[in-house]
Amino acid sequence: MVRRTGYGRGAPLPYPVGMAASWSLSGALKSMFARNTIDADTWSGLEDAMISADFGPDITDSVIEELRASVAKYKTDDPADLKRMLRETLEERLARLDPTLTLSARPAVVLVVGVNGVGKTTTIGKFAKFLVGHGRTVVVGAADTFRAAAVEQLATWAERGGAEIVRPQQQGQDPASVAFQTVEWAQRESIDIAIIDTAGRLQTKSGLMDELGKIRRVIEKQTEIAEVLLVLDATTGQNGVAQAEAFIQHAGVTGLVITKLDGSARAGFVLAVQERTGIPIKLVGQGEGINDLTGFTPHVFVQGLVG
Ligand SMILES: Nc1nc2c(ncn2[C@@H]2O[C@H](COP(=O)(O)OP(=O)(O)OP(=O)(O)O)[C@@H](O)[C@H]2O)c(=O)[nH]1
Repeated sequence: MVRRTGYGRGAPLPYPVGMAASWSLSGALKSMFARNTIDADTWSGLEDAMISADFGPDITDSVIEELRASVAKYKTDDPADLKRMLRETLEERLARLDPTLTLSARPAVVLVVGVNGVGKTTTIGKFAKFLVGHGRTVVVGAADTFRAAAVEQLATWAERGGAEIVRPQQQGQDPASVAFQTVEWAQRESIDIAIIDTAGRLQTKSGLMDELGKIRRVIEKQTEIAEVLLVLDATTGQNGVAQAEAFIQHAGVTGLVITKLDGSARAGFVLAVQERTGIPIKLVGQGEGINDLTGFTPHVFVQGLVG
């Protein structure tokens, strides 16, 4: 059965955009751009702002090098030109990877992974609400079977988001079997999207990381997995890169979700993690409310960042 969804197969999802700017660099850059020339203070101010925002030294150096070359090429000493060049450079780098979610399969199976407390369950609730609001049917699978509270938390978010839920039949049930039952339910009931919540796990626990491989293999016997989303907490900054690498190795991650950007001064992490992992950011969480999730739009993000 083909459901009408309001937008075409494979088309980018029309997420609402509009980033709050608590993580913006514009305050740090204000005095720099208010001056009437570009000089040594300008460059050191920019470097300080980028390092404080957790772009990391490599990206900071290469962005500044690129900007110095542009300033020399266009023979400008106008800070307004530098500001525009900074926006263009960051946007061009962020736009190198495609942030489009692939959700055209029926059902489209989305596996959500990450360490403890990064915001997986909250993100699933927000994402379900968004999808349901766009005419999709959604089932969530509670494959975090170790904690009864985790299942209840997901059930609450599923209800808020307007999604159905497949629960474990008993505590501690094999998470892969809950994932299997969720996909089976989606297939039988012609549900558009099955989102599987997994238990938070430290990237260093190899047994738990292997379990993710098992969940994947079990689902893949039923259908292709549309997306494996790794949720990363923006407030952890560069540590998130190490987390990402382990999950990419074990879980076949196809997209990143950056949460808690609202409480983070580390907006540079967004570019750092995407460049270091080569995996696109697909969703951004900026608050605890059910509507606080947006797609990732480099242009909008950079406007908010640089001002
Ligand atoms: N400020 C803010 N808080 C968030 C955001 N996303 C999640 N949170 C909060 O982060 C906390 C943990 O969120 P959960 O969704 O329970 O995280 P989890 O990854 O499912 O946790 P485990 O199941 O224990 O691994 C909650 O207090 C959420 O309200 C966000 O974008 N911004």
